[in-house]
Amino acid sequence: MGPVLAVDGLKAYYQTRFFGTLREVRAVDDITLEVRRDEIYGLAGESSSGKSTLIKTIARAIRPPLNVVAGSVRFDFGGQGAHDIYALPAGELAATRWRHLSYIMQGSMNVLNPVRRIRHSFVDFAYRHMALPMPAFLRRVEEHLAHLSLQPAVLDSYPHELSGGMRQRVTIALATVCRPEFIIADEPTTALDVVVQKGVLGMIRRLQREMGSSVLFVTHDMAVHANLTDRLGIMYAGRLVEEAPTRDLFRRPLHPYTAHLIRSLPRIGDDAPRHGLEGKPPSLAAPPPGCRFHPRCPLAMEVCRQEVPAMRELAPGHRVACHAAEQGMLP
Ligand SMILES: Nc1ncnc2c1ncn2[C@@H]1O[C@H](COP(=O)(O)OP(=O)(O)OP(=O)(O)O)[C@@H](O)[C@H]1O
Repeated sequence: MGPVLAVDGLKAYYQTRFFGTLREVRAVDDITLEVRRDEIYGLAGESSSGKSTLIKTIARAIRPPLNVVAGSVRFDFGGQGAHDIYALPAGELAATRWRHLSYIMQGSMNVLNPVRRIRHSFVDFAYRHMALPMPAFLRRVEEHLAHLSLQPAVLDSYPHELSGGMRQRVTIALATVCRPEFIIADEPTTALDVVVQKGVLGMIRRLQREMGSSVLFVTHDMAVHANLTDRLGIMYAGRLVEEAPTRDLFRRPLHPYTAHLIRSLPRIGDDAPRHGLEGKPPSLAAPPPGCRFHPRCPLAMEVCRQEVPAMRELAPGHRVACHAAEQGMLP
């Protein structure tokens, strides 16, 4: 079977007009990647690198001024053929959400209606997909909650009555009750303290394994990726610059930016000072020519200032977009 998700040459820009002049923020600029069945694919990169824009575009959860200007996003949930999510009629798209494609967001309050009991959120999002009479549906929800060590009593609670960690567990229950094939998780643990975070990550991993689903997991936190994801893509300034099995990427990063991200991770017993990168990420309204990382790159050469490096597979399953890596220079 092919991949569940195939993104090809995707470009999504924020386009605004100011006195007749078009301004484009190229937040997703020519991204190609695949997410396979039964894997957790991580997406990393610093703030403003375009991670959220990419996943919103993948989920077709975009509105102006963000527009898709090129490329495609194809899902093949059941292995029966891929469909471009942008070609789906509205009714089919709605039938796909929660049932086949679900979303775990950073702020659980975005999903849970603050003025209604949790039960209503389950009914609103999941009931129509289950083809069960209401009592059987609610029993199924309770079983699913129990499986995730949540008391059925949470169904009678209002979101504000639950702790942040508990709310996030409820949103994960909501996102998984229909056993979707594909789950997008956008910084789901960023607002939580470390112990709660560990519990939530363990829950996502366990559910993913049990259901055999695919998860696209987005966070800037490389330590989380090291512990959770199977493969990892690194974004820089709207582009994917490296992708590999997570273990390979940590052992032997090929892109200088990835090497920097890994070096910045704190290590127990290592008191050596951490050196930040010089400079700032570029403006995505006027990115530098050539490789977008070249103004900050310790290995930058003339070619990097002129030519956009293509993504090339330099080791099995390990792709990188870097002129220096192509010439065998290790970061
Ligand atoms: N509505 C908008 N109009 C114009 N530009 C936008 C808009 N929303 C986001 N951007 C720009 O798009 C770029 C990518 O932002 P995005 O939120 O996707 O990055 P991110 O990697 O998810 O960052 P973070 O981790 O901080 O959420 C940024 O330069 C941001 O300023």
